[in-house]
This record gives sequence, structure tokens and C-alpha cells, in this order.
Amino acid sequence: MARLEVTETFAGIALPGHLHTQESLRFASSFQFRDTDVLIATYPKSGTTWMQEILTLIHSKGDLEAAKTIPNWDRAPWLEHTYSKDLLQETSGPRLITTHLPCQVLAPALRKSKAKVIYMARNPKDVAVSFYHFHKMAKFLPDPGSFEDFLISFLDGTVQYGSWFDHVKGWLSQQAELELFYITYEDVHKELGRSVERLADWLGCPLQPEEIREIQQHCSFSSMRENAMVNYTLVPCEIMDHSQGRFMRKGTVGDWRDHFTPLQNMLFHKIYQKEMQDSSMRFRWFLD
Ligand SMILES: Nc1ncnc2c1ncn2[C@@H]1O[C@H](COP(=O)(O)OS(=O)(=O)O)[C@@H](OP(=O)(O)O)[C@H]1O
Repeated sequence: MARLEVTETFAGIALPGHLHTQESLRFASSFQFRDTDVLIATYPKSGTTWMQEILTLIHSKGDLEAAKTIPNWDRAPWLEHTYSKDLLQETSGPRLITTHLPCQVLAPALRKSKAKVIYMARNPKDVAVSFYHFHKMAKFLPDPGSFEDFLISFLDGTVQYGSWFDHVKGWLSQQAELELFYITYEDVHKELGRSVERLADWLGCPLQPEEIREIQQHCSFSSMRENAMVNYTLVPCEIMDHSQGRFMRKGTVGDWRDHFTPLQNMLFHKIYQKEMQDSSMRFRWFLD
């Protein structure tokens, strides 16, 4: 199946041209956030779809109506995608918005409002594995070649969406400047109910125990894997080749162990330590 290989470059970062144009990226970087907006910011494959589902249900207090009938990309549109402009401008109430853009592109616009940001990060080794598999199915991304080649590009930051290290360091450096809640994929994986409760409290939408249980059940991997509103099976095969795998692939912590050679693991650690040496961020999962 042919690849839709057009690339847009913005702020020095390559992005899939199938989803982005210079106009859509300019729209995103000068977006007028409202105080009631909630922005989910992630590097790809860090649990974005999971967070979109959780936050939709926190907003609706566990009412499944929207989650069962509207795809995630319409409930929490990507700020930078070509289709989002009208959708976002037409929404009058509190908006749930998603982005993979780096902080330096959005921080100036965000600082003009009290919009809340939820930054979700994941062990970069698992991100690299998940991203590699996603490249195989997503026809708007380049052919990844071998895992070995892909891992080198991931560590170099030359993959689309740029460097994982810069993305995480950039967003987390803004914790004091923005209304930012930092959570990891591993936190949510370990304690889904507790994570839902913490997020709901931070958003000022406290939930009853039965509402939390309802959300927990709906947002389990097994439930989301079968849910067409989030598992991307609605996307046509020319854009996502479903014969190459599933978007909801494994949903586990530590899958990198089945993919990395000892040498790749050593190289990864070396580069991680160099890139993150000045960072005091909480990345306890990296040592797992
Ligand atoms: N409910 C739930 N539980 C556990 N894991 C989940 C869940 N929902 C999504 N996922 C996993 O998240 C990975 C996809 O990440 P993203 O949604 O950020 O991808 S994307 O950037 O929007 O393309 C991808 O990870 P991998 O399975 O490791 O590839 C998904 O399976």
C-alpha cells in the first residue's frame, strides 16, 4: 500500500503533511485559548487516546453517550490538524483539545489564558517500540525500516514529531508558568481509578466512587480495544493499514524488553543520561 509521504516542517520539526499544513500549524501556534480549555499534550504513543477517553468521561461524569457515539478526534480534536479549525471555533462550552506539538510552539499562546494542560509522558523505550509499530500501519508516516534503524532515528530526534527528549523537557520546564498537571502512562496503568480521581479533582470535577468505577471499566485496555470510537478502525486502510497491526496493540508497560538487544539498551541509557543529566524530573519508571 502506497505511503502518503508529504512532510510539513514547522519550528524545525517534521510533521506528516497528510494531517498538517503551514496554515493549520500557524492556527495552532496563535490559538486563542479560553480559561475553560483543557489541553492534552503528549509526544506520540504516550497514551494520548487513553487520556482523551478518560477526560471525556470526567467531563460527562461517567455518562458514556458521547464516548460511545463520537470518535475521539472529534471529542478532543488535535489543535494542529487541518480539520480542527471550524470544530474548535464552533464549540462554545469547555473544550477538550489534544496536541503533539512541542511546548515552544504553544507556550506563548497558552500563557495568555488560564487554560489547563495535562502532560502525559511514557517510558521512552516503550514509546519507541509503540511508535515503530505505528509507523508500519500509519501510511502518513515514513517506512520505518528495521527497528534498529528506527531506534537510531528516535534517539537522534530525526523521527517525525521531533525529539522525545526535547518534547518532555520543554513541556515540563513550564510547570511553574502554566497550569500543568504531569502524569505518566505508567501511573495510569498501575492505578487507573486513582489516576481518574486525581485528574478529576485537579480539574475541579470531583466524582463519586461509582462514577470512577464506570470510567475505570470503560477505559480498560480490553474495553477500548473493542471500541470503534477510539481504536481507529474507522480510519480507512489507505491511511492506516489495519492488516499491519492494531492501534490498540498491547497496552503494556515494559514491552521494550521484547524488542531491545542488550547493546541497544546500553546505547539508549547512554543517550538518555546525556540528554536528561540536567533534568530533575520524576522519571522513576526509566529505571524499571
Ligand atoms: N486503555 C489503555 N490501556 C493501556 N494502553 C492503552 C490504552 N489505550 C491506548 N493504549 C496504548 O497507548 C498507545 C497509543 O498511544 P497514543 O494514543 O498516544 O498514540 S497516538 O500518538 O495518538 O497515535 C498504544 O500502546 P502500545 O500498545 O504499546 O503500542 C496503545 O495500546
